[in-house]
Amino acid sequence: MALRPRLRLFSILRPAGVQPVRRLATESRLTSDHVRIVEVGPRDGLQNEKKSIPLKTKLELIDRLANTGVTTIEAGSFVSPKWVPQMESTADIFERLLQSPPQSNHAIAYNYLVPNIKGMENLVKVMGDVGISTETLGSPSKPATITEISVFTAATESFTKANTNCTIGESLERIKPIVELAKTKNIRVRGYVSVALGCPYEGPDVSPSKVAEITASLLEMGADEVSVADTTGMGTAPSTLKLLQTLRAAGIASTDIALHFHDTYGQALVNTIVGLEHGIRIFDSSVGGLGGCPYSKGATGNVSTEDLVHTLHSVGMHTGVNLEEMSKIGSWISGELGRVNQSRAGKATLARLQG
Ligand SMILES: CC(C)(COP(=O)([O-])OP(=O)([O-])OC[C@H]1O[C@@H](n2cnc3c(N)ncnc32)[C@H](O)[C@@H]1OP(=O)([O-])[O-])[C@@H](O)C(=O)NCCC(=O)NCCSC(=O)C[C@@](C)(O)CC(=O)[O-]
Repeated sequence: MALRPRLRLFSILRPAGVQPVRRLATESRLTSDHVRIVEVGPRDGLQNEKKSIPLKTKLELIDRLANTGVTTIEAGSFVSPKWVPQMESTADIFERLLQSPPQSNHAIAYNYLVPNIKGMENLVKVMGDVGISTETLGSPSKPATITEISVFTAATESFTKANTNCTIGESLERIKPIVELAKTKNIRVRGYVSVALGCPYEGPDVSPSKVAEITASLLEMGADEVSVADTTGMGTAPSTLKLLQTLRAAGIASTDIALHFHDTYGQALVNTIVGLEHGIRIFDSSVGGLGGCPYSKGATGNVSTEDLVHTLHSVGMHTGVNLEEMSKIGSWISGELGRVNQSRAGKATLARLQG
């Protein structure tokens, strides 16, 4: 279905010369006017908060998000606590979500970031300890709870070194056994390519061909989708379009791609529209615009889920997400963290509700 009103913002740029790769995981998962939102607040949003956040608050955040209509929630990260102390409670969160998932009237996938095989083994150990498989069977009264993981790398060597202490090539080698183990457990895998539209060390001119090459490698390894991330928020409408065209020219289907925008320069929603026009139907966001990046000076959080939902609905897309509920959560969690609520649509929605 065409967007309403039909938006044709930019002329077609000439795609970069990337060799087409084998297309994998290409089945169409979404109808053309349905967008799946990946709520990353409990992981990407909280991971850089300096003050330790109580487990109770993290669980309450996840429980409340589970009742907004979102179908994928990033719940935590099996990383080294020396690198990301805020994510230390992830095993407890995973255990709680396996044993007593939030009440919800639809299936929800809970996603965990995994940087290396040690993280994956830790996740598998929790599953063994709890004795519950990664997918509880759904029924009308108890919809399925699904476990997913995300593996991550980046499009520049400097960022990869800062974030994971290795080269891009080494990071891809690290990812292979993680994906293999995940597949033996029937766990769906998401890949991330960070700094796809700008790097804090190497500037805005990140090679789209390099992003395409890494995305293709992740899909070839068995990733079910790849989230292409504008970590610094440097992406613009033309650079987003050029990147998407390069991915397409490389044989990568739009159904295999998610877009992950940070809103540092206020371009996330414009870039979202470019993505929509290009057939992307999976977008990442965080409630209240939580987040930041320790390696990217001045970086703000992800685009807020409330702003994203408002924009998507305004162009006739369906998300299944209740904007009013999401706005209440954005206000609540911002208060809990002592942060300013970054969502304009969230604040406006609440003001309207309060009359
Ligand atoms: C990959 C490493 C571990 C390499 O870090 P390293 O220091 O090279 O690794 P190491 O193997 O030498 O391990 C160092 C210590 O960490 C332990 N360790 C090692 N692995 C684990 C683990 N999984 N869980 C628990 N502990 C672990 C390990 O046992 C050892 O402990 P010690 O012997 O010193 O006591 C490190 O660089 C790391 O954890 N990096 C992750 C950083 C991170 O999480 N960044 C944020 C996520 S990416 C992101 O946010 C971007 C994204 C996805 O949102 C998209 C976007 O917007 O761009």
